[in-house]
Amino acid sequence: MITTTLTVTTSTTSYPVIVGAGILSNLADYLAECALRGTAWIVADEHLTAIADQTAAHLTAAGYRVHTTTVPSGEQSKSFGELNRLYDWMIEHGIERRDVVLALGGGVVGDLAGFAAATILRGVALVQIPSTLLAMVDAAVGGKTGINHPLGKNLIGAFHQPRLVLADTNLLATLPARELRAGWAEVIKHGVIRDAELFDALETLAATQRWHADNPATWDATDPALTGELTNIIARAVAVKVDVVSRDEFERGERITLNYGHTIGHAIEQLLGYRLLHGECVAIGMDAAARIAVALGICPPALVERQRNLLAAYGLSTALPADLDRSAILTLIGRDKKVQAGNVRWVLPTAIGQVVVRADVPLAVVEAVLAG
Ligand SMILES: NC(=O)c1ccc[n+]([C@@H]2O[C@H](COP(=O)([O-])OP(=O)(O)OC[C@H]3O[C@@H](n4cnc5c(N)ncnc54)[C@H](O)[C@@H]3O)[C@@H](O)[C@H]2O)c1
Ligand SMILES: O=C(O)C(=O)C[C@@H](O)[C@H](O)[C@H](O)COP(=O)(O)O
Ligand SMILES: [Zn+2]
Repeated sequence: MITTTLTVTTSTTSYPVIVGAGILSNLADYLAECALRGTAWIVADEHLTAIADQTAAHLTAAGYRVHTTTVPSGEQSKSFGELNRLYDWMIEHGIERRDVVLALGGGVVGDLAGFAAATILRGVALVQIPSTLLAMVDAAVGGKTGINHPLGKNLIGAFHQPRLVLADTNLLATLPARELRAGWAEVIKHGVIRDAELFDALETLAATQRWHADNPATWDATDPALTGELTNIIARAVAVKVDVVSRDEFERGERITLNYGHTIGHAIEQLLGYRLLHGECVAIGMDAAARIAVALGICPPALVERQRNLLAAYGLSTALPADLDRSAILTLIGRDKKVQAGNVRWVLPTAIGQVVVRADVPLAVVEAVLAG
């Protein structure tokens, strides 16, 4: 079994992020290595009940007490209602401080169960077991947890670092193609913000034309060479997140760059009632941010084309939905978590692999970009 182990090391904690095919079958050993021996509380996405049952049986056989619950799939589960249900379940079944919450699912379950772990009994241990490409390269790492508020995305939450992240790439075999494509958006984001070689590798991979012909960015899981290449790319994309979080756990500086594409992306997600996926909205937001950078004269127009072509090669559209109310986007951008002293702080590319943060983008420039 080939695995890559990266380590997040911050001023407050250090934990392994392990990427590999089939590693979930060794979960009990990994937990023991991290000194996690309390009752395991598995919070699983409803589409992963079979994996949750197997995981529970594996941990029980290894001597763990286990409780399991499932969460309805979709962004609507990042809600007070679902959070309260988890609290009720944990309290009724007697959760203790030394226990561990295992979040088995995509970013929705990771954010929700992570926030429950951050707050129940003032915080218990958390293990992230991401099951989507997006969660493997991004959401499961770095400790941002939370839920949505009716007035905005991710507005209620906490930083709560996991003790372990296990990204078993075998779980991707059942992921729907649209979800896979949405995950590529955050992979490409990591290339644009910090890793030009990752961006090049993504271009090369797309050019090899080994995708399923009618389903871009999905591949034949029985092609071992391609699967190995993809695992390397996933590990490289995770490394960007690991590095950034290790230097800036609480988003006091550099971590804001991970928000590239999210200023407009989050606004679109919310305005469309989460009809488009997070990664799909981030792709649109990345294109808009790059066009803002071009309008400011800090980015070559060719970057917009290159980024657009790569996003398209991974099945991602960059067109703003026509029915979206542009002024409503501007209102929501004003509530972004990156706003400081009333100014939106934009993450803007200057070259592939490099971004800057600018708080002086004229409203007229944003309006022009949103207009088309
Ligand atoms: N905390 C962070 O740092 C961070 C980073 C990026 C995104 N996010 C959040 O993550 C969320 C998006 O996460 P996501 O893209 O993983 O979506 P998701 O969690 O909604 O999962 C996508 C869909 O795939 C299904 N699914 C998950 N794994 C599966 C599998 N292995 N096989 C079959 N079906 C499976 C789910 O049921 C769901 O329908 C958003 O809420 C976003 O805000 C958080
Ligand atoms: O980890 C981070 O930091 C990120 O910004 C990663 C993003 O991909 C992710 O969507 C995050 O949840 C956005 O954070 P928010 O603070 O803007 O809600
Ligand atoms: Zn994101």
